[in-house]
Amino acid sequence: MPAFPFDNSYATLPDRFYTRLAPTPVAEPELIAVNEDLAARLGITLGDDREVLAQIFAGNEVPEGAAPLAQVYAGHQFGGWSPQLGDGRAVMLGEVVAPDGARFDVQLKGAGPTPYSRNGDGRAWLGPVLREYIVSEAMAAYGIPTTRALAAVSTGETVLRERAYPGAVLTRVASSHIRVGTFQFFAARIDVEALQALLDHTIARHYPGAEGPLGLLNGVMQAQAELVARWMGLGFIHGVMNTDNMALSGETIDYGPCAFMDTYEAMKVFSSIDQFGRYAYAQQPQIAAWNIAQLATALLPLMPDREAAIETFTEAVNGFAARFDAAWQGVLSAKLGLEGAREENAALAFDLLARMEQGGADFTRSFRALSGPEPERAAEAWAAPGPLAAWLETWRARLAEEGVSEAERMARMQAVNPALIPRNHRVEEAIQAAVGGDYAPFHRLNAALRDPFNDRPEIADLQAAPAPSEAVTRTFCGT
Ligand SMILES: Nc1ncnc2c1ncn2[C@@H]1O[C@H](COP(=O)(O)OP(=O)(O)OP(=O)(O)O)[C@@H](O)[C@H]1O
Repeated sequence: MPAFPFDNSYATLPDRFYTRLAPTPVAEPELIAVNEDLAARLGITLGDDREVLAQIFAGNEVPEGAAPLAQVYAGHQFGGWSPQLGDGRAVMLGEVVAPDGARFDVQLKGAGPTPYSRNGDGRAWLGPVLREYIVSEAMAAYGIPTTRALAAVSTGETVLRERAYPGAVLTRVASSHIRVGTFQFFAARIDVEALQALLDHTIARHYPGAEGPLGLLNGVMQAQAELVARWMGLGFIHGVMNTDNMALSGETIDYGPCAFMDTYEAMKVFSSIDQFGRYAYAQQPQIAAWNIAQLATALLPLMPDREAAIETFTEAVNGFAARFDAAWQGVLSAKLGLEGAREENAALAFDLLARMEQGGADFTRSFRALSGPEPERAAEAWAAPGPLAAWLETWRARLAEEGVSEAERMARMQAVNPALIPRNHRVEEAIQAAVGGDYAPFHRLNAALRDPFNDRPEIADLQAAPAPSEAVTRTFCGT
């Protein structure tokens, strides 16, 4: 029998933080995938009965020690205030404490209606479940803070969206599901007691030692500055950075309309609902700062002297840009095999990015080519290769200045510039095949993404940039 090392702390918060309820059972659960490595890391014993696992990860059977609940939150969605959100289709089974003492939420996404479902059906279809599985696990393989995918099951039920699709449930693991929107929910009600409890809980869980609201704010700012810089280093566009999708833990959460860019374009947008490009690639740091400002506002009721706090918090939030710049400079330097968060290295990278944009360069392939033995040929695959010679010369000079040998340059760069990303057209292909009953492309893509920094001839097709006819330029929340 599967066994989970549950120890539920969120459930000890006052009951206005959640609604206790069990997942709604589904008709015919079948296990699509279970992440054995992650289960081992969490101290979960799976056993080898796939049918039992399907029952558990579909929500048909609640494992021993679970305290299932749906969390309440609020949030700004595309800048507009939604006072009442919450887990509308997710049920947290409980928290597990891993053998190393780390604490994680285990949540079923697509587990049926909750009091926060509004008009939704509480369900998910196969597409978004597989997308989140693939992309969140890829992020983990890159070493980026992220929620993880423990399992995916099909439900044997139909979910109605723009048409009928097979239903599915994702088991998501997160170091917590506390969002900026969780704080906003209680701040909007001026529920100071709840805010204080949430502050204490969040600090204990994620920022031990942080002092009060300002300590938390600074911790979250640093985590988000680093996170967004790391996303951008991979050409990742989150796509829906609403305040309910910003986790206090600093993990990437909600893989709805996200995408990795193929061709580099600073203002690239994939999400079909992001009409005005609010969440475009290069907008992400500004949006993170905006979200942080909402967190600061939500923390204000905890401050005895409101006027003084507004001043302190404003100054702190204004510091986000410098935190981000430092993180971004570090990421860019590393991508070029250079050291440290140095402005001149970042300037060199900006120059390269401008040339890439003009040349219609594939983001991932270009950096990978620069990481190889013949960086001089990096621009050859660009749609409109411009002259790169002068740039290469300056770059080589910088490397020489830092005393980076050729072998060291390649080793460093190949460890941060991936050979493989979950390209949109490949993710779509895997989803389409799965809808038709063939999970092989999903499993192949997943397996390949476990080792994303090594070139292998057998995955050349997955590594390649899409031909113009293959490129997927739009993603849909398609919940
Ligand atoms: N099918 C659905 N039924 C009920 N509620 C839903 C459904 N889809 C989304 N929601 C709710 O709408 C809100 C916004 O949705 P969003 O797509 O950002 O979240 P999500 O992907 O469901 O969850 P998360 O942010 O936890 O990854 C959330 O409160 C979510 O629970």
